[in-house]
Amino acid sequence: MKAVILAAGYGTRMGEKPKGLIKVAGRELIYRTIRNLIKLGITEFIIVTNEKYREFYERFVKENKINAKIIVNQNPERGNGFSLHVAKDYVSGRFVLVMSDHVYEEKFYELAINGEGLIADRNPKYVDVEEATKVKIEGMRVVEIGKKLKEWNAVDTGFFILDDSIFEITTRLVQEKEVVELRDVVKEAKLKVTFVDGLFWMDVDTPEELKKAKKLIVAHSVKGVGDGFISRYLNRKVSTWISSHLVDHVTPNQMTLITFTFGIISALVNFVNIPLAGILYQISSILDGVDGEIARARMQTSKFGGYFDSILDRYVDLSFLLTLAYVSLADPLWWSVATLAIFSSAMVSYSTERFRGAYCADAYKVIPALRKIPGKRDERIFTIMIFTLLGWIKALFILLAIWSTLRVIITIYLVRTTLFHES
Ligand SMILES: Nc1ccn([C@@H]2O[C@H](COP(=O)(O)OP(=O)(O)OP(=O)(O)O)[C@@H](O)[C@H]2O)c(=O)n1
Ligand SMILES: O=P([O-])([O-])O[C@@H]1[C@@H](O)[C@H](O)[C@@H](O)[C@H](O)[C@@H]1O
Ligand SMILES: [Mg+2]
Repeated sequence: MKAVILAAGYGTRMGEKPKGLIKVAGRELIYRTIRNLIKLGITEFIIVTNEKYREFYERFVKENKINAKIIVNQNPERGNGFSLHVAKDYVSGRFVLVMSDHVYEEKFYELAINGEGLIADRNPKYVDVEEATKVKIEGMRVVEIGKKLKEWNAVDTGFFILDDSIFEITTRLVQEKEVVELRDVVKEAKLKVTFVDGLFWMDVDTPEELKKAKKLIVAHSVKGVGDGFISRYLNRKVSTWISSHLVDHVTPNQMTLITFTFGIISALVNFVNIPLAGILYQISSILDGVDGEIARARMQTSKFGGYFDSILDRYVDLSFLLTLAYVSLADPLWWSVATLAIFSSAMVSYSTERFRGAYCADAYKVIPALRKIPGKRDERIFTIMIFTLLGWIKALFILLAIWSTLRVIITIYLVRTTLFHES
């Protein structure tokens, strides 16, 4: 299947810019759309632009090695329905039609691609409904469409699954009218509707919407699965705020190194001030979420990134507990407790990472019960901070030794019982 991307508008509300090429969270709007569609099997793109922006799109396509044909709407003043008409000879059968200035979350694409006609949202959470194109639907077909509709049941998402019979309608409309908007085509075709409700998607028309899109893209780049309690309710709130400020300037791997450095510094601060070290360690745990958020928001996730990050985390944890033990414990018996605490902390991660190696899957996805057991890194670090603030260092090492060891034992038990049928 091919996809037609309409990009012939002048982007006047954005200060005359080819909107599709504006970077949001480090990636062009149109790059995001194309990458998501490629993942779902779209192999060829038809980008309709205007004469003024043609060379920008040509350069973009070449630089990113995208299999796309750039075609020019010589009369963009005739509306975006006319831009669709210009693509007439370049597609056949079923195709995707999408605007160059919309962003959608991954899940949206997965559902929309199997739909038919206009993809409409009955529960638009992120667009300004006043400004949005609304549709009135009867019997799963559009009967009215417009920005000023009084009675409506859903919002036009700017995403369509059409077939080439639509060009019979555009051909007629361009003969009859000077300006043909997409909504004219939708209405005339009485397009079928598929609902994809309540997911993140939005239209980027103004600089304010651009800012909003950036924030929302970062907010939707949280991994989620495998996050502990502290991560979910505290760390992510702060890390997404940091990510939205850094996403345009820092690469994921740079961020991994920054976080690592910060973590090692927190460990060294144990020599000077233990409660302060605990606080810095907790901050490093918040920062630890940033690299992944930036990577997903910038569409730069890599296997290496995750691998590298998880190794550096182990060194930070080791350094922190080791320096803490060094400055607080003298007795060999206490050192044995500390050694068990340090080793088991690493084993918690090892037990889930090793699962990935053995079963080629994410332990938290395969064994949901694992998510409920406390003791993930974010929870351990937060607890460590609290105990350092209270000055309960010995109690901390006893707790960590028991808690982490138990968690490893429970992990093994759950893997064994959940995947018992496997050899
Ligand atoms: N004659 C036109 C007008 C718009 N579009 C495309 O249709 C989408 C939605 O249009 P809109 O948001 O109005 O974009 P612009 O016309 O570029 O913006 P503005 O109204 O601010 O000039 C955009 O991807 C735009 O490039 C198009 O292909 N042809
Ligand atoms: O005009 P505008 O508000 O920028 O954007 C409109 C969108 O609301 C709609 O989803 C799309 O199908 C329209 O053709 C047009 O893109
Ligand atoms: Mg728009």
